Amino acid sequence: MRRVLVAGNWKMHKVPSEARVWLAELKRLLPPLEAEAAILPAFPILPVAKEVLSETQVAYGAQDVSAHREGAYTGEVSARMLKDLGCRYAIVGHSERRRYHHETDALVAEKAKRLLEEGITPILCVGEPLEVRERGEAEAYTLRQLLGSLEGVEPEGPERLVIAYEPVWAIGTGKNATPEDAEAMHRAIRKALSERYGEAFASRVRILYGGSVNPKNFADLLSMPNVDGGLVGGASLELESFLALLRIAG
Ligand SMILES: O=C(CO)COP(=O)(O)O
Repeated sequence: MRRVLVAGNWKMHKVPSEARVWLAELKRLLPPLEAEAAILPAFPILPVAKEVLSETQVAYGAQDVSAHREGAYTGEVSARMLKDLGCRYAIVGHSERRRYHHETDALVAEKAKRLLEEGITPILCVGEPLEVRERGEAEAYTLRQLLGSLEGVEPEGPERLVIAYEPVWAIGTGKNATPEDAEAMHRAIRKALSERYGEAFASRVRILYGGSVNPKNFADLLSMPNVDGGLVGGASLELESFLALLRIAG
């Protein structure tokens, strides 16, 4: 009942001309899918994604959005701009934004609200750094981050919210969480969502796992009952491995 989502976070990789060739190839080679595929490239690639992916089953979206609606905010990109470019999704609260740009839970919540106002589904990232896991506080930390980032966030329905659990120590390190550890955290996240939004809502929210997902470990992660897809960095950059992930998702 929850449609699997495989979302490629391209981070600051590829230029628009490279992306155009890559996306056209994806369109050509795409197998029929029950799962949903999405590409989340850097802002300058979004017009290319709109051109190439419109009328395909591949969704696309952004990696961030401004907390402001409009105005004198040099360098910012609004949710309305993303809407105009046809974005279905946007990431908020990625650990790289939290770490390098000092984004707080309160700011992340504002960003999620701006997206929802425009009908864009936030992919809200949470997850603990290594020292927190080693202290045995991973769950408390992640749930605090989750609820703080959802303060005042009221999606119209469960399909309007996606959560991504991305343990910071697993990102770009080749060290993924075990399927069992991921499942335990996803279960805890769903329980917290259930207390926040009610059980019927929480049972339909997709919770993705992110952190060194690749074609070798994806099937085991996806076999867990509360893992509803992947937010994929490195393995989404090569067409072959992204297609392999889509085939595994089915
Ligand atoms: O940060 C991630 C996706 O948002 C994960 O990146 P990697 O898949 O490269 O570990």
